Amino acid sequence: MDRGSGKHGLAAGVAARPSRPDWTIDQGWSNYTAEEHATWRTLFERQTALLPGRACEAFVQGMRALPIDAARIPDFRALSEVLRARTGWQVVAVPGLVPDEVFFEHLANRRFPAGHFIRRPHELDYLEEPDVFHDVFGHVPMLMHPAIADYLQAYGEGGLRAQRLGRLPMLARVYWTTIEFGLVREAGGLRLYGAGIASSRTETVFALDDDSPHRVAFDLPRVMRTRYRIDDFQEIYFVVRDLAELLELARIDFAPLYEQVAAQPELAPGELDPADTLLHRGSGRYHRERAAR
Ligand SMILES: C[C@H](O)[C@H](O)C1=Nc2c(nc(N)[nH]c2=O)NC1
Ligand SMILES: [Fe+3]
Repeated sequence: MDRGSGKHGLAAGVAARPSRPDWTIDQGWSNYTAEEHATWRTLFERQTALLPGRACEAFVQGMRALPIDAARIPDFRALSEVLRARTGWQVVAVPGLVPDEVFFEHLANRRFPAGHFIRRPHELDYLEEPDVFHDVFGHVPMLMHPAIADYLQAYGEGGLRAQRLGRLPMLARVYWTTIEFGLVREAGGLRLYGAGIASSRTETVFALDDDSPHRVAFDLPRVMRTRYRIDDFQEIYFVVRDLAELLELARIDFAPLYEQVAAQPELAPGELDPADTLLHRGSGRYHRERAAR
């Protein structure tokens, strides 16, 4: 079942430790089988058919400018050549989930760790760990945008600090509700920029078209207090005014905020706060029905 949310970092087991201390490996592009390239083509074609009118402009432009197409699993070296020239980022291969500090260290140095493996043909809609389709199709196009490029580097730096302060869960919630499951307002309406949505067939439709979830204006301390689901669609999608709002976040010192937020009660994944700016009050039908099963 395609639950875009899929496990990311915190819950799922970290991959077996490879030889290099930074957990990177060679992508080994020439070792991909015809079946693996065929899986990529299937995922790419069905997702690109869904994205028009749903993906934000930066995602569309980023995808168009990168060597990413249906024919084959992208070569990280070719991706990095284009990315470096635009925002100084590069894509490095990893065997799967890496420890938090390794992940942050890479992001802080504008290296995006991408899983090199691709899901099997019989699990097209189920993702245990972020694979090459999630990481390259979902995340890399947004790295072409200067605001996201700066924001993700700041997240890496902030992650190392949050770990020292013992506040990682609060920061991970900011990452989850933006880089993984974020929506943005555009002239034509709400659009997706989160990789977890962009790489999921069913969540792309659920996050933007379904009446069930709430859609709430992004608010930093509110998000830091809000627990999230990793096992199913999100109950609330947070919406930024524009991508520049993320750049503002990158410039904020989170340390005092962690203390302020720690003194307040947490919010459940689908719980509305009276102070929320509600863009869409969801019916909650989907999660109610799921819970009733
Ligand atoms: C909080 C942090 O963002 C999260 O726990 C992690 N995410 C990832 C990770 N490793 C990989 N490869 N991909 C992720 O998205 N390690 C840790
Ligand atoms: Fe991801």
